[in-house]
Amino acid sequence: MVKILVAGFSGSMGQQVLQLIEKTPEFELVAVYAPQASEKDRARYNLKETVKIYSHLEEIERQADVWVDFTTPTAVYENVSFALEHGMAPVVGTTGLTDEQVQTLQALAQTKGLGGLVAPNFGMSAVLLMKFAKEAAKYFPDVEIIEMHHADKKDAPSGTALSTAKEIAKNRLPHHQGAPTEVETLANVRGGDYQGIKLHSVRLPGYVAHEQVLFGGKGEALTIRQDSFERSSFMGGVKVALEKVLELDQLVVGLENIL
Ligand SMILES: NC(=O)C1=CN([C@@H]2O[C@H](COP(=O)(O)OP(=O)(O)OC[C@H]3O[C@@H](n4cnc5c(N)ncnc54)[C@H](OP(=O)(O)O)[C@@H]3O)[C@@H](O)[C@H]2O)C=CC1
Ligand SMILES: O=C(O)C1=N[C@H](C(=O)O)C[C@H](O)C1
Repeated sequence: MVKILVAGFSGSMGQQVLQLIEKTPEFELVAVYAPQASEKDRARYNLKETVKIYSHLEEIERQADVWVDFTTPTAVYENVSFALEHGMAPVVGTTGLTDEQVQTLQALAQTKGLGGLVAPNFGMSAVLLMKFAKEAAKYFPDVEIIEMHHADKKDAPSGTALSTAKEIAKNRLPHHQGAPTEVETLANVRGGDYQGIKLHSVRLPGYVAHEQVLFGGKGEALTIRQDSFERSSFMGGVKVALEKVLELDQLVVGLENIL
């Protein structure tokens, strides 16, 4: 039995994770955490009497083996540090960790003898998009990324878009794209820039999570697109992570590295 704490249980993703745990006999929900949480949430979210409800990080006691994190970019580093310090293996979907923070957490995991997973996207379509985009970048060095998300999303660019850019950059020499004399007559209209790769973030009601990678070549173009139409699309990846995380001996980055 994998004993699990869900941080961010009241959010869109946290609720999906609770459903996944409920229908998986090998998983047991032992605690939940969110800053606004209260005992009223037990009835509201149909939590069993055995589930501990926490609203303050420092009050959390170690009942769980695994800490699932779908919270906010501002909280995730402190949360995952806490989890590791208290002997819980983290499965992290929250975006916003910097490369330096991930390295620090990896060192902490090693010190504590724990494994874990940080995945910018638990959806198979996004994992494959990143793999294909990295491959395509060998042949198409001119590329732009457009990510489209629901209007409630707090961070931009999406963690997936940033990870896509980082993967592409491994196979592409940094260079300026577009005319050298290009001028923006409207501020930031060319988008964000990661090593010369332009990223564009769209936020609209009705959308969930979508990404297009546009490659342009001489007289041709390649477009790779993925769509998460429902948040249930992430749960296959979360399930694999929860099944495997206690076997890991390091903090792994990317779902593809445990499949
Ligand atoms: N890796 C992946 O595949 C995916 C990753 N994500 C990422 O997961 C994260 C959460 O997304 P989503 O569920 O849509 O967000 P929501 O806004 O719906 O939920 C956020 C949750 O975090 C809690 N929270 C807010 N502030 C803190 C804090 N300081 N410490 C701990 N918990 C906090 C909220 O609790 P309260 O209500 O009490 O404020 C709520 O339960 C985002 O970073 C998103 O990008 C999303 C989808 C897929
Ligand atoms: O906030 C979201 O919704 C999502 N966040 C992740 C990201 O920032 O890449 C994963 C997915 O895109 C959904």
